[in-house]
Amino acid sequence: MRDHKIKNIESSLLSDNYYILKKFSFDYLMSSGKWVNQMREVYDRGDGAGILLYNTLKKTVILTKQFRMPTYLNENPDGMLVEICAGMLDKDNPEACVIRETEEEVGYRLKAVKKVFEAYSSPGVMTEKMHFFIGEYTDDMKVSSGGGLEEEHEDIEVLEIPFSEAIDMLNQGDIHDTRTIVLLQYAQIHKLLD
Ligand SMILES: Nc1nc2c(ncn2[C@@H]2O[C@H](COP(=O)(O)OP(=O)(O)O[C@H]3O[C@H](CO)[C@@H](O)[C@H](O)[C@@H]3O)[C@@H](O)[C@H]2O)c(=O)[nH]1
Ligand SMILES: [Mg+2]
Repeated sequence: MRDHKIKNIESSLLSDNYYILKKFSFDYLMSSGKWVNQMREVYDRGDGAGILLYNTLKKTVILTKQFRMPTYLNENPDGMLVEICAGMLDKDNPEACVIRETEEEVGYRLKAVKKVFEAYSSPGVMTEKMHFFIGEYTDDMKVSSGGGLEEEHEDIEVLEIPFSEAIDMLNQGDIHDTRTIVLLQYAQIHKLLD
């Protein structure tokens, strides 16, 4: 049963300024058998999808680099973060989302992508579920220089680097985005670029 441990769920809106932040109160049945009242703030900004782009001929991957304000506020000196290509689903399904984001952010028009798993981004605070993909790219799929949408003030640097260099960065602790770490490790485990 879905909710046998939870009852009396109430919510109030704290902010709908851009996305939705709500405060939830609910009664939760502890494993001890005692009901306790809990309060949690939950941020809902929809779901997301991301993709590791790799080229088996050149043994390269494409990553992005962009300013991320929340990281700037938490010990990332210049706020710049190396990440997989990713975006929010909007009204798309996850596959359409990664294909669209790949063209917008890095300028490649993909033919096929493969979903590898889905996972909650930050389960204590956000509803967001992230859909993870891998996708092969070749030079002839390039249709623009990418960089993101001007109207959304996206300013994305496209990094096409040898897979071995990406793994060196990972091992040296220079990649600070969980989604990027898991997909690079997926590529290693599944020997996508051996
Ligand atoms: N004005 C305003 N604009 C915002 C705000 N938050 C996001 N945006 C706009 O929404 C765009 C979202 O771009 P996407 O490429 O769709 O998403 P993303 O920021 O790359 O997010 C991806 O990575 C996140 C993790 O860092 C994921 O959380 C997310 O699901 C997705 O995969 C941003 O460029 C920005 O213009 C906000 O609070 N205010
Ligand atoms: Mg993005």
